[in-house]
Amino acid sequence: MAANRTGVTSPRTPLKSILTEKAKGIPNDSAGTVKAQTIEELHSLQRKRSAPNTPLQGTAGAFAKLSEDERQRQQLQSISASLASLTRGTGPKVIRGDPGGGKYEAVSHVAHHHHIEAPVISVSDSSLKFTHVLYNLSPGELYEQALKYEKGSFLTSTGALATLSGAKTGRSPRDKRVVIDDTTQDELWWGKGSPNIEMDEHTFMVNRERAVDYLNSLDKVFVNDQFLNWDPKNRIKVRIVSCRAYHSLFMHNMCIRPTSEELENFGTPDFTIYNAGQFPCNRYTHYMTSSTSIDINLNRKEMVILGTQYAGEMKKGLFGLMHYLMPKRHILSLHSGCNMGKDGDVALFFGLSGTGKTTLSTDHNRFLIGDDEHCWSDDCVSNIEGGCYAKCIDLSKEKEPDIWNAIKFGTVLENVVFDEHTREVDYTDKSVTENTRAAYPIEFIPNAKIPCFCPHPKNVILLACDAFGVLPPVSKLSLAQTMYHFISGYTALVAGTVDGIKEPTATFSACFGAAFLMLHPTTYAAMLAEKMHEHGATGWLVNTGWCGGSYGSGNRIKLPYTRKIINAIHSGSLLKATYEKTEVFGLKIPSEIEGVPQEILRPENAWADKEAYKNTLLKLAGLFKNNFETFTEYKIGEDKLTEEILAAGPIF
Ligand SMILES: Nc1ncnc2c1ncn2[C@@H]1O[C@H](COP(=O)(O)OP(=O)(O)O)[C@@H](O)[C@H]1O
Ligand SMILES: C=C(OP(=O)(O)O)C(=O)O
Ligand SMILES: [Ca+2]
Ligand SMILES: [Mn+2]
Repeated sequence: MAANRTGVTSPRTPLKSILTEKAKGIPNDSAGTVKAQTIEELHSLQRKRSAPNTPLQGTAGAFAKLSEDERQRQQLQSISASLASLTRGTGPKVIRGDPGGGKYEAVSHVAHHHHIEAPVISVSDSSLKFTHVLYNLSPGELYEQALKYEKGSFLTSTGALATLSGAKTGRSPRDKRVVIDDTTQDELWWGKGSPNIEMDEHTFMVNRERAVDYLNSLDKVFVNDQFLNWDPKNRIKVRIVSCRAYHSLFMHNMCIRPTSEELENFGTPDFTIYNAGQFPCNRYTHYMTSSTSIDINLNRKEMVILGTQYAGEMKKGLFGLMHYLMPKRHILSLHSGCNMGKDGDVALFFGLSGTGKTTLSTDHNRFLIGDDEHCWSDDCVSNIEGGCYAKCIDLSKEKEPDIWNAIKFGTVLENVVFDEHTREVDYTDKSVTENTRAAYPIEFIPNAKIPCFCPHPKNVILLACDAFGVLPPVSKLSLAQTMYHFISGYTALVAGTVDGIKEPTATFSACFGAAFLMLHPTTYAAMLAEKMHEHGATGWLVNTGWCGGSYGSGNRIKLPYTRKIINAIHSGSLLKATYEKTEVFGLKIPSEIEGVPQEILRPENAWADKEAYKNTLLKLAGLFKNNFETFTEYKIGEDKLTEEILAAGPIF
């Protein structure tokens, strides 16, 4: 087609025909226009009503014949009963949904029967209003709630939700209280070394009332009904009432997510958390040590959180509950990671916070069972949780690709720092805290084994982060040595995990998690000894801390070396190595491990100053001996085992 002077091609297609004729291949307007007549109508088209989350054809007996509305009404009644103040005799009027809009079903007041005889006040401001309940929201809905209403919530470049936990960025063990009553005063571990600081029932009720009143005074609360423990025979129903979308999403990720059928007859929870963490406790209340209080009442099956928004308090409070309930069922609860090889060999990774449970249990060549909390029953090892809570300080794609890739839509990032424009997270930045965290559903790890339970362990690996740098990178333990080190629970608390810890500090934490134990450590140790003996498991001590010198002069052992050591344990090749005994601790160390520099396997070889090494070794041995004093009067299983265990400690 020739171009004329004006450079326009001719013959020109008359404009009219373009406007009227259907252009080839492009749908005409009628296909590209919405049917709505108003913007409100358009918006209403966008979200279709969810399928009933308790399907009418539900199989569960009692609920099968109930209508969806009746089921929802019963669910709301249960929530109202949970939120009942104990002085006003009724639970609040609860309705589902965001006060920002949408249809609600009101529910009548719920009369409830309370233990405490207290003056019944007929009406209050919080009983006059409705309490809006956002029930088991999806991650998408929770993102919207957080981004819309919670300052400090942001979307990161990989789609995770970045949040701030406020003033507290770690656990507050000094402010944890456990109610002492006729039952618990004899059953629980109290006194020297115990993490359980007592509080009486009345003071618990003071704080419970404060938390419930705070929650009921808000426009809306989040309620999660979920489970703990993948072992179907020992599943625990938990209800978490919280006031932050970030807390609801955190527990959505960290507890087991019920299917709609399982939710159908959820009924009354076995345990309820009232998280009013944004609101301080009254520091003049009896037993309080600050404006933070984390209170557990095992008899009422309730936990109250005031004055801290660190999400880990909920996770660890439930862990404490399992440390109480499971041993009653002869099930051993463990502060451990767990994974399983392709041919079914199972490893447990015990360790205190920051020692490597999450990092080392997340292994591309093995199935992940869980990263932190497990139960060992007569039938299996099962994960207590539905997700992982990884430290993400200095996290890199190269070092930990699976954890890196799990940080995507649905993951909660706690207290991380990111570029304000690109929203890329800088995991090396500790401006908010060293204890930055990622909480994600376990299925975000590609080779997670769902459901999360597996056969009995072949290897029990004790992770010690040795700030003194004198423990060998790996040593094979006798059963008595395994018990000795399990009860000792030596490690160096990594800065930041616990409020107020700034430098790695040598510490002893029984069962590698004393902070969460409810019963005396020897109870758990005796069960561990029995199970390891019964199932022929081998004990190992792995130092994920320093070698070649103490913190400050030596270096932290490289993660790739630790992974090679762990792989040698999994493959069974380390069992075939030749061993030498070290002086003082009498630890059996292998002469060589493929891919690991031989000179680091024997600690003194890695120290330039042999004198300094020997003095440091004896100093640590002394710390072990002093710590173990508190256990010598306890029996662990048969008497014989106790003497053997004492003999398994350092000799100097
Ligand atoms: N040799 C090592 N072995 C294990 N972890 C290491 C090692 N060196 C550094 N780390 C780091 O230590 C941290 C361990 O944290 P994590 O696995 O979450 O501990 P835990 O689950 O026991 O609380 C991770 O940030 C990991 O990258
Ligand atoms: C979150 C905690 O556990 P870990 O660091 O072992 O994951 C904690 O100890 O508070
Ligand atoms: Ca962990
Ligand atoms: Mn832990």
